[in-house]
Amino acid sequence: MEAILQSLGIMESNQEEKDKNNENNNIMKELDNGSQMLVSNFYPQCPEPNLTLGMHPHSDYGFLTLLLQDEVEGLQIQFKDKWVTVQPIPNAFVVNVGDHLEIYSNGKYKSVLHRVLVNEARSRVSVATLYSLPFNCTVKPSPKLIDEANPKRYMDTDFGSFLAYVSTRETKKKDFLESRKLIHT
Ligand SMILES: O=C(O)CCC(=O)C(=O)O
Ligand SMILES: [Fe+2]
Repeated sequence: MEAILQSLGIMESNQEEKDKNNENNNIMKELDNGSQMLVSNFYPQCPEPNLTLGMHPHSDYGFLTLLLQDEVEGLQIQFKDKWVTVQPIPNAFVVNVGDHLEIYSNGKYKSVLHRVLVNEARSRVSVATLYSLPFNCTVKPSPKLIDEANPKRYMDTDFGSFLAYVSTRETKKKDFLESRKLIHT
């Protein structure tokens, strides 16, 4: 997260400057005490994999997802309107950008749309951990990234609004994020 904040130009790489800067301290403190959701997925082998999906296209709730997949292929991300398989690399995590980072960065980082295919020959297991602010915090675009040339692109968002959304609609694609957009491009 520090590297991401530096890349957005809202956190200094130098410790003295970091200490001076309150917004960085706040967001890093909030993330230190943040929420973590762990999701374990088991995809049984499927005799007709072309007829179904292991998981529908979606983007993840949170800032970052660390995902551990086993050696069986299945995860795909959408890149330039095509589905691209994320090849499993032994002992490596996949790091996905989630909706909250897209909101916080005011759209500079894009949350990644992904889906999971099933496999005819083998079952597959993955473990995803979604990291974000504490559940009672509001996620909003960083004030440092908003000015006349870059208006605020997303509504303030909290866990309540997410729960209200998922309880009324089936989550597919980046629907929740779409519902928080102030500017549609
Ligand atoms: O099984 C996978 O590789 C991805 C799982 C996933 O996208 C999720 O749990 O949100
Ligand atoms: Fe996911």
